[in-house]
This record gives sequence, C-alpha cells and structure tokens, in this order.
Amino acid sequence: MSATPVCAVTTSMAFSELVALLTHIFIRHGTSAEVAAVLADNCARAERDGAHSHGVFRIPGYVSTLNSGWVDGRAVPQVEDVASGFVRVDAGNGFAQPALAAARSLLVEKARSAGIAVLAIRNSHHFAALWPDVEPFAEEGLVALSVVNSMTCVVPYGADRPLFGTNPIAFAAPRADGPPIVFDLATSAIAHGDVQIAARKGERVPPGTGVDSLGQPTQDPRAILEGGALLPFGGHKGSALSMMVELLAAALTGGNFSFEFDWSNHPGAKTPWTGQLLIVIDPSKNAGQGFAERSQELVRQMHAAGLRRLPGDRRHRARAKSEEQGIIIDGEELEQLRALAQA
Ligand SMILES: NC(=O)C1=CN([C@@H]2O[C@H](COP(=O)(O)OP(=O)(O)OC[C@H]3O[C@@H](n4cnc5c(N)ncnc54)[C@H](OP(=O)(O)O)[C@@H]3O)[C@@H](O)[C@H]2O)C=CC1
Ligand SMILES: O=C(O)C1=NCCCC1
Repeated sequence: MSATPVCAVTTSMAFSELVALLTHIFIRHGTSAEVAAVLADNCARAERDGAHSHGVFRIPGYVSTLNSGWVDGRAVPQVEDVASGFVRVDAGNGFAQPALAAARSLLVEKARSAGIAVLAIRNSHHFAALWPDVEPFAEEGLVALSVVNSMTCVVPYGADRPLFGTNPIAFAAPRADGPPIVFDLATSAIAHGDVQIAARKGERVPPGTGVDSLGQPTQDPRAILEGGALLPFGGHKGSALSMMVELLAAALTGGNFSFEFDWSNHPGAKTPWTGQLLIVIDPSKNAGQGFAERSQELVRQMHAAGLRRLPGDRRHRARAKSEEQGIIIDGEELEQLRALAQA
C-alpha cells in the first residue's frame, strides 16, 4: 500500500511503509541499522494498535534525545548468563528494546528449562509502551510480566513532592481460544504522554490525575507539566505498586531510581535512564493444569458476568482496522516525520 491521503488532514500508510520511514529517521539521527529496526517496529506497532501516547508522537522525543547525546543509538548490549534463572543485560546506555532482543532467546531457553527466568536490563532507556515487550512471549505460550521506571513526576500517596516515575506494569498470558490476555498500565493516574497530548490539543485531563506547582488539584495539563506533578492511580494502592516498580526495575537491575538521574547537561533529552525487569514463566511446567484452557475459562466467566471489554480488546480492534485500512497518521504528524527524515 502506498501513502494515500484519506482526507485533508490524515494519511493512510501500510505497516511496512511506516516501519521504513521510522527506520530511516532513526538511522538519520544516529542509530545503528539494528537499533533502528527494533525501535521502528516497536513504535509502528504502537501506532497500529492505536496506542498513540507511545506511537509516532514519540519520534521527535527520540530524535532530540539522540541528538542531545544523552543516549547511545549505536550501543551493543552485553548479555550475561548469570544463573540458571537469571539473565542480565548491560544496554550500554542504549535503548531497552534492543537489549531485550539480544537476550530474548537465552531468556526463553531458561524459562523453558527452569520454569521461570528473570531478565534484568540496566544502563538503558525505555521510551515506549511495554505491551510489545510482553505480548510475544504469551504468543509462544509463556506468561510474562514486566516493569519499567520512568522520570520523577509522580507524588507518592501521602507525600509532598514528586519522587516516583509513571512506572508501568505489563502482563501477558496465553489463552486457548483467542489472543493472549494482555494489560499494560502506568501506575500514575494518567501516563505522562497523555498529559502532553492533552496540552497539545488544548484539552483538560480527568479530575484526580494531577496537581499544580502549589500542590493543588488541577485538570490543566500545562499546570501539571510546568511545575506540577501527577498522582498515583488508586491512592495508596497505586502508590505501593509504583514503589514496587522502583524496587524491581531499578534496585534489582542496577538501574537508576526515577529521581537518580539528571539530564540537565543534555538539552532536549527526553528518555529516562532507568531499568527494566522481565519475568517469564513457562506454565506447562505445572503439568496437567492446562493454563491456556484455565485462562480461557476465566475470560468466559468474565464475559458471562457481563464484561464487554477485556484489557487489550481496544488495541486488537484498532489493529484489525489498521490492517484493513492502513495506519491512519495525522497530516501534521506525517509532515513532521518527513521533515525529521530529511533533517
Ligand atoms: N516507558 C515508560 O516509561 C512508560 C510507558 N508507559 C506506557 O503508557 C501506555 C499507556 O498507559 P496508560 O495510560 O496507563 O494505559 P490505559 O489506562 O489507557 O490502559 C491501561 C490498560 O487497561 C486497559 N483498559 C483501558 N480501559 C479499559 C476498560 N474500560 N476496560 C478494560 N480494560 C481497559 C487497556 O487496554 P487497551 O490497550 O486495549 O485499551 C490497557 O491494557 C502503556 O502502554 C505504558 O506502557 C507509561 C508510563 C511510562
Ligand atoms: O507516558 C509516560 O508516562 C512515559 N512514557 C515514556 C517514558 C517516560 C514516561
């Protein structure tokens, strides 16, 4: 499919066409071809699935981060086989996804032989959605859980100032008669990316998501971004999960806590320099339990109880639509991408 204008302000692109454009932009701004391929695929998947806060919206941020020298787009991840169930990767100040790609086969081999394996990625940057990291494991019959910490912008429940990142948690599990069960959520009441998008569109954010520079509740995204902060989802419960993410993604991997890095010497840098942890489980080790059938039964009962939308359903609907009509890109965003491809 070639880029076809859908109307005055949007353009439809095939997945492969978007990947090619993004790959070109990444290489143009200093990544190796290997890194560009991984990041472009990751970002195009997000756009395809309607995960706009982590789709092409992020490309100018990747570019300014690369141009600032904050991240090494040519880093070659170093994979270490640490123990029977533990793999460690030093991402070499590169992005986390190429580090995961480098360690993936060893991680799966260990999970299949020991029943469980942990991947700890440090010295890395994660600027994307987490579900593309976990979903493929469930497509292979494995259960995967991942956490990443991001930059300080969330006030812990009961505290006076921001300390945690928006710290997402993603989970994927196979099921018998459908796509894997996947959820991926920020532990803040709203992702930072969605606050930026609301600010750009001149929209307000939902109540209870953020505070201004005086700590007063606000629905003005600019007040949150300019000196204000976000709140955890679900009060003390989301705050506890966010604390857990700091421990698993930073303390356990050797990465930075959300408050431990300072990009002030790298103007334009946007990606946090933190850590990522993945836990992969082979459910077949619990012989005879038929995990995928049991998860299917859970889904069946949830639907029987009246549930209309499972986590992941909206993404799969968006994916099906993109596969039918192409990925719809906003005209201004496409212009910006083409400019970055030339710059
Ligand atoms: N790299 C980083 O440091 C960070 C990345 N992020 C990313 O930001 C993205 C967005 O996070 P967030 O805004 O919290 O995500 P959402 O609140 O939009 O969605 C969270 C999860 O809940 C599901 N969901 C949403 N609404 C419903 C509903 N009504 N019924 C059932 N399920 C529902 C979603 O499924 P569905 O997708 O189908 O809508 C998704 O799995 C994530 O991909 C996350 O990884 C966030 C913070 C930091
Ligand atoms: O949306 C968010 O929150 C973030 N996304 C990418 C990395 C920084 C935080």
